[in-house]
Amino acid sequence: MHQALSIENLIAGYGRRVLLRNLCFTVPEPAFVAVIGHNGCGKTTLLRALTGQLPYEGRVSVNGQDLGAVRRPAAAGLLAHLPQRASVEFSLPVRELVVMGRFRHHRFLGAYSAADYALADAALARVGAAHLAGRDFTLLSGGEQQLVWLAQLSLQDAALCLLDEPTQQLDVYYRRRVFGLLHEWVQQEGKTVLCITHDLDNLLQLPGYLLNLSRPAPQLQVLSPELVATERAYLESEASLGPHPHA
Ligand SMILES: Nc1ncnc2c1ncn2[C@@H]1O[C@H](COP(=O)(O)OP(=O)(O)OP(=O)(O)O)[C@@H](O)[C@H]1O
Repeated sequence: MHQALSIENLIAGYGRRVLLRNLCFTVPEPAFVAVIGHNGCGKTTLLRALTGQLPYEGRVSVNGQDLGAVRRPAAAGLLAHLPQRASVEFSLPVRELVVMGRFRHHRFLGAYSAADYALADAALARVGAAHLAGRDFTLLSGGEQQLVWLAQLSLQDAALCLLDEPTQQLDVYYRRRVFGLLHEWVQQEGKTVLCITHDLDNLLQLPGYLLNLSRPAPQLQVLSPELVATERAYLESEASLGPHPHA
């Protein structure tokens, strides 16, 4: 059995500004991993490297497959990515946007089938957004749009889901609901979820791991209420901010 995610000596940054130095961690089995840290510590940079948008040194493998050697990891079902800001330039019914999550199962130029649309509707219902199916996506609120993207991502069937602050614009009810949903993806669908978040309160009751990228040598730790309290205290302390190791 391959490890769900393995990161070996990952180095990435922008020119001489190195943000990730020899990052090493292994997620042995499908799991939820919360990535936390101060603004600007390199959380999004990590996702950019994993999605091939930023060159990196080191080795990343998903279910035993070397990510650097796969030309189109999304098309291969290895990873799916929800960036912090995603936009759609033209009017589009929500259902049409969600069904696009089925792109891997879709024939070139063929229409999506009734079964694809049924899956899209079910995905919308799971995020609590069934009522949005017929609405124009571009006219939704920021939080509503976030729920729709999550529904689309859930249809992508990827081994590794990378999410950049998916609950950022959500109200307290939907925040909790989305963390519950991510946990279900792990438990019921065997996905590994790497989720950047500042929402430490919602991590208290979740099983999984925590990676604090503000630590000088970040390591994967098993999530627990005690760990969240320790890492919160660390992030709140002036000492953790400076002198900034990356400046
Ligand atoms: N293209 C770029 N060129 C140079 N520096 C960049 C570039 N993109 C980002 N940075 C810098 O790299 C640092 C890390 O950015 P990153 O987006 O990874 O932070 P983050 O941890 O995700 O922060 P936040 O919590 O605010 O989203 C920031 O200081 C940012 O200004």
